[in-house]
Amino acid sequence: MTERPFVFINSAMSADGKISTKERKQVRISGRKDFDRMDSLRASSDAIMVGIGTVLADDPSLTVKSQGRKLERKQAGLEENPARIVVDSKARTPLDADILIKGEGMRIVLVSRSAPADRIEKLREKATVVCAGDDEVDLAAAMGKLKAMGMKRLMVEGGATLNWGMLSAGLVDEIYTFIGNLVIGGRTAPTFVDGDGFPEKEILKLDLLGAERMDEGILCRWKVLPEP
Ligand SMILES: NC(=O)C1=CN([C@@H]2O[C@H](COP(=O)(O)OP(=O)(O)OC[C@H]3O[C@@H](n4cnc5c(N)ncnc54)[C@H](O)[C@@H]3O)[C@@H](O)[C@H]2O)C=CC1
Ligand SMILES: Nc1nc(O)c(N)c(N[C@@H]2O[C@H](COP(=O)(O)O)[C@@H](O)[C@H]2O)n1
Repeated sequence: MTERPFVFINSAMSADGKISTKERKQVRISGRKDFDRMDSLRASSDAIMVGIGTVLADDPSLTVKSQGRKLERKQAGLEENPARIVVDSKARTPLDADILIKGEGMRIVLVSRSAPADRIEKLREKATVVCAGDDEVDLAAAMGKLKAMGMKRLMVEGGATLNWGMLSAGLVDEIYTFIGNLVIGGRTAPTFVDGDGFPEKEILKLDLLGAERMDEGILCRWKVLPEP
């Protein structure tokens, strides 16, 4: 039995691979169809996870938007929204973040042992706080804990640093990349995957499962291949 959920990343990037501007300002990259596809993926997941960088930059709610999908979840005995998870080593999630206050459903903040006790206490009033790792969140250990909590299917929605953390730790099964019809530019603008980058011999290989034209861009679905 696998020790972690099935994990997939969904990301929208410009034709030059950027996921936001150099000021980390959110850009509308997806069109209507792609946002709807993303919503469907959200509704089919047990949990949706983002990094604290995304919470601080975008203040996303990560809720399911379609009334029909929310109803379907209700009819299946689920809450309207999947659990929403923030990877937040130092417990910096603002108490009025949309992810904590909008919509029903479980909230989980993944922290490390370096998180201040008073911040953890405050967050506990609004979310389940799970600790994994010493200085930063140990993502592999966190995945094990999420699986033990019943999470079988986990959607990761970025940003660039968390995508690197998950991919470099070998914790991702599939990736959806939507490539939109814009060029954002900027050497410091976040890309789909930032972090330290793989050494040449360890560059990650993918298998293309599908590609289709969507809105004014292209959607690709990739399987992450195990290291040889
Ligand atoms: N176009 C898109 O699909 C999306 C774009 N974004 C963009 O991404 C940007 C945010 O990305 P980032 O600044 O890179 O922040 P991020 O959202 O990737 O969060 C990274 C932070 O997570 C925390 N963390 C704790 N443990 C970690 C670990 N083991 N590995 C990795 N991170 C760990 C660290 O504090 C780290 O700085 C924003 O500009 C946002 O607009 C975010 C989501 C989707
Ligand atoms: N899939 C996708 N396409 C785009 O064009 C985007 N700008 C984003 N951005 C991310 O979506 C999240 C917003 O979620 P809510 O609407 O608040 O539920 C946020 O994290 C953006 O970074 N995604």
